[in-house]
Amino acid sequence: MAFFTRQLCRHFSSSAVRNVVIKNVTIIGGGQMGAGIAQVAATTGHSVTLVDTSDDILKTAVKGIEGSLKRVVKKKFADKPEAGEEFIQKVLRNVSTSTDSGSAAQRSDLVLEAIVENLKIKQDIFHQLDKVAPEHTIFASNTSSLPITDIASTTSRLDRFGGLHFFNPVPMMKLVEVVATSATSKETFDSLLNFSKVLGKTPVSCKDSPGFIVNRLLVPYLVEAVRLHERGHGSKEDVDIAMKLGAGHPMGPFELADYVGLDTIKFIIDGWSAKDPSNPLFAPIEMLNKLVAEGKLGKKTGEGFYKYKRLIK
Ligand SMILES: CC(=O)CC(=O)SCCNC(=O)CCNC(=O)[C@H](O)C(C)(C)COP(=O)(O)OP(=O)(O)OC[C@H]1O[C@@H](n2cnc3c(N)ncnc32)[C@H](O)[C@@H]1OP(=O)(O)O
Ligand SMILES: NC(=O)C1=CN([C@@H]2O[C@H](COP(=O)(O)OP(=O)(O)OC[C@H]3O[C@@H](n4cnc5c(N)ncnc54)[C@H](O)[C@@H]3O)[C@@H](O)[C@H]2O)C=CC1
Repeated sequence: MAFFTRQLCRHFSSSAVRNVVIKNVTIIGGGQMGAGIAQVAATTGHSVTLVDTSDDILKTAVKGIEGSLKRVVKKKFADKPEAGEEFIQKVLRNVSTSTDSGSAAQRSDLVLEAIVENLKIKQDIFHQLDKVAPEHTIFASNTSSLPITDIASTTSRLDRFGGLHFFNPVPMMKLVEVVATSATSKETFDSLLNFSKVLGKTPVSCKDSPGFIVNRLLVPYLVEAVRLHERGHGSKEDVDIAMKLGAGHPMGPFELADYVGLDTIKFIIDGWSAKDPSNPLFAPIEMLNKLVAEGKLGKKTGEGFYKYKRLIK
């Protein structure tokens, strides 16, 4: 009987979070991805709190959102610059910033994390937020490669935890991978799926397997291009041209690796290598390791495989 009552309570507690309509969103991490997700969520009428570790970083993030919105309105409001400016201001009013993730989470239907690709740091954040976020709040991670199950393991809301994996640049890329663990409830999964659609994205459903769909195929390809170049079988420029003109890719692999961030690529490959050291796809890549050690992380730092004019994210 006690078992039955426990099951009943569980049923009621999960039905309490049924059909969460996501309106208030906290995004932890105001880097390339967090700022992009904040922009898209704010554009679609959500109330967004963007959280990072300092006000300076948050100021840069909001400037980046404004810059990206300007690119969007340039075409959309080509003949009506005033309406374009009004649109930008309206979207920006939906974005607030904070360095206090706890108080932001207290007002949220969804807490979406987009911080550095490090399991321990992600686990610590969610462990803290789990204590203060409302019962109904869904937690999600934008991780590129870490198991959602492992990130969720420091919380007590395994049924309200999933993966929501966006692509860079978020305002342009239409895909979202929605990831369910074995503990994610159907209600949570449906809420995340619906949220992705409301953002104007096309969701695909993924298992909690390494790299989900896109990165499991894309990241080995990116590092294989570096290995090919290391073997002296093609210059970076020629490899990039070849993949753009010969395979129809919008960016070559060196351009794309710089765009994603070489630190992120290295975190992904090192993480997979630690779990599956004999897999040659995940073997260390000397050139990548050297660039990351030198702080040349790609477009975001002004240099990676190529040099860039320093840009606001
Ligand atoms: C690592 C992970 O976990 C997962 C990942 O994200 S993997 C990376 C996935 N991303 C990709 O593969 C990106 C591949 N690249 C591309 O699709 C394209 O190069 C691109 C969309 C980034 C840029 O397109 P492009 O034609 O090369 O350059 P560009 O002319 O500057 O931009 C095209 C349009 O996009 C817009 N745009 C590009 N970036 C933008 C941004 N951040 N915000 C707003 N608009 C943007 C431009 O304003 C331009 O708009 P118009 O055509 O209306 O003028
Ligand atoms: N770069 C890419 O193309 C993609 C990255 N991702 C994933 O998204 C996540 C973020 O990646 P990026 O935005 O590229 O990284 P980034 O380096 O541009 O930004 C990370 C941000 O998180 C902040 N941060 C770090 N620790 C924090 C903490 N404890 N609290 C609050 N903020 C904190 C940093 O200050 C920084 O602004 C990673 O998990 C990455 O794997 C997913 C899809 C694409």
